[in-house]
Amino acid sequence: MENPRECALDVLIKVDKKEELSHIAISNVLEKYQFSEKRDRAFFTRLVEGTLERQITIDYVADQFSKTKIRKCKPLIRALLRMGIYQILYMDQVPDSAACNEAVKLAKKRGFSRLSGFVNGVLRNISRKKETISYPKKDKNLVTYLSVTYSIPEWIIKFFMKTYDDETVEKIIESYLEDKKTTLCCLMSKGGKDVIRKELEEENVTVEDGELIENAVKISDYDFLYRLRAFREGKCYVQDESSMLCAKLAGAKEGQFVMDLCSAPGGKSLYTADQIKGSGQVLSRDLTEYKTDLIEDNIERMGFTNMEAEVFDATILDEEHIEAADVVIADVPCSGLGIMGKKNDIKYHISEDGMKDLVKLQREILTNAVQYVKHGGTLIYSTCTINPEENEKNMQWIINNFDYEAVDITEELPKNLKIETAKDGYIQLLPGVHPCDGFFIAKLRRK
Ligand SMILES: C[S@@+](CC[C@H](N)C(=O)[O-])C[C@H]1O[C@@H](n2cnc3c(N)ncnc32)[C@H](O)[C@@H]1O
Repeated sequence: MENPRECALDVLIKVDKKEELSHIAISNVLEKYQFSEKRDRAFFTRLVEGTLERQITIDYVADQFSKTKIRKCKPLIRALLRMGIYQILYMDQVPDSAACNEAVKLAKKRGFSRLSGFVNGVLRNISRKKETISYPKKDKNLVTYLSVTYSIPEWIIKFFMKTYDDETVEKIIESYLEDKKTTLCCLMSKGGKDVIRKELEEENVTVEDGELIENAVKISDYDFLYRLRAFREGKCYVQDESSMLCAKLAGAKEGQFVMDLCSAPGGKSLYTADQIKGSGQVLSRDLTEYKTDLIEDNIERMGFTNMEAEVFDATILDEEHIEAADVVIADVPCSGLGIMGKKNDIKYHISEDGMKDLVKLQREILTNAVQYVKHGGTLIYSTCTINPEENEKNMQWIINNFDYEAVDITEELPKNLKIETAKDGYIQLLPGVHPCDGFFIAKLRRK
């Protein structure tokens, strides 16, 4: 990686123009430069992720120091300013002079010599006055304060406030900014947590126990997952504990047939295939070949023989599988408000209209999903969002329109997870409140 700042600049421009999602753009660069210095790779990743994560705060600051509003700047200049401000405000180890000089050099290198003085002026001014920048006051306008402080669009904050009190909303959005460790699911069939933990520690990875699921670990101090032997050899894979809990609640038993309708990259299917110990069959579907390739990569890495990937559009009824499955998992496409801390694009892409369209799509998928379950079998409906319309209302819609009843899951939850609604068959996990992503899980039984 010759110049991590230039790589970051390119990714930020692409993401700003909505040409690519940030996690894909970042992982493409990291893959291209997988043998570059660990320090450069880490700097690049932090700069892109941090700039996107703090974009609303950064734009608020930029607009105080520039006559031209940041939204009106040319994309390259906007990206340069944003990443320059991020370094000045949030990267203590980077001298402000380096952040300014490098931004000026990049402006000139990319044909914007005339604007390099503007970039220099704005960044140096912010650097000089950073201790006295004025931010919105909590007691004057709570929504604007929360939006600028935690870099979350105002409409999302107002949307959360319809369901939760102000304090809970602040806890949720504050959690999106917390440092995230990578959570791994350790496969029981590959030795389980203790064996895998030892292997990871031998490679100097810092490993902590998960908080909800017995075979979960949280890791830090590593560079590239594929460099870790346990990961390469398919003994573990990345999965948040909320998703592990979802697959665990599906409760598949040895020998059973499980359909996972929207399954890429295959997390819940992998958990299930491991749980049924090589017996039975897990059919993992997704919409495109690109997606099922991701599932296939995982199947190959884990060496599972009881799991199969297939391209199948879940909105189309598959007559051949009516009443065929003991367990159906419908982990549907959703607005993703529960994982905004991990996927920075979500907060800039999703809209209230978009969420309404998603409810329609979810119901189309569910109309088919309910038909694949055997009588007495289980349907898991889940999303990684915090939106009653996509979650509780859809669950109720299933119960009102099909021959399903909610299953009391109180006893199936981890001991340290007490959620009142579990007796009614569902839980809404909230980041900042529960030790995992924001996630909704409903368990239903076909009568
Ligand atoms: C929440 S993600 C699934 C995550 C996955 N269950 C896991 O645990 O790794 C939703 C998935 O739905 C897929 N999807 C979207 N529309 C679909 C459709 N009409 N049919 C099947 N899959 C669809 C997306 O490609 C995406 O991979």
